[in-house]
Amino acid sequence: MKTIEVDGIKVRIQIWDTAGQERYQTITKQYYRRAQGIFLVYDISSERSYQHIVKWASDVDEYAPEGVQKILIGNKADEEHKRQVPKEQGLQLAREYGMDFYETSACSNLNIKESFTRLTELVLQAHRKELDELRGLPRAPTLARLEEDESSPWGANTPKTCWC
Ligand SMILES: Nc1nc2c(ncn2[C@@H]2O[C@H](COP(=O)(O)OP(=O)(O)OP(=O)(O)O)[C@@H](O)[C@H]2O)c(=O)[nH]1
Repeated sequence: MKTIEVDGIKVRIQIWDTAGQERYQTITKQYYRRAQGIFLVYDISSERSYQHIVKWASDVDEYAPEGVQKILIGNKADEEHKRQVPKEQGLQLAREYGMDFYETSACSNLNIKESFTRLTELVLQAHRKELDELRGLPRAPTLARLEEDESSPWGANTPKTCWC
């Protein structure tokens, strides 16, 4: 659990780290079900891990709820000397999937806060209606009620008087 502040709103996020190994796949798929945001992470020093993203992305498509927000991450950016995946290649894949992309390093703390903040932002944007309610903006039902009043036999501009 972590609390972060996005656009002046304190958001408590619950973070799950799925196991990458094949033998845990059955359990991993259960994680997707209630996810609102997902990081697809590869290791920039492993071309193989990059190739696996296609499989992760297809699992996400299959098991995660519609509208789940996704970001592509190339981790271990501190290991430049071992790099096998050029940054441009990560960007390219992210573009194909329509995702944001970050290179991060859990070791040197590169882009960790930024990527979590961005994913949280995307999730909040996807739940804008609930967010507006939190901020106290007028809700859709209020508008619906106003429209109803406008089509009332007394017309839209009739002052709202008390009939009792
Ligand atoms: N240099 C470097 N090493 C990292 C970084 N992030 C993780 N590691 C190392 O990579 C190894 C694997 O890290 P994990 O966090 O277990 O990776 P994982 O993808 O969760 O692994 P699974 O649980 O098997 O799916 C560990 O030795 C970490 O210390 C990083 O940003 N830079």
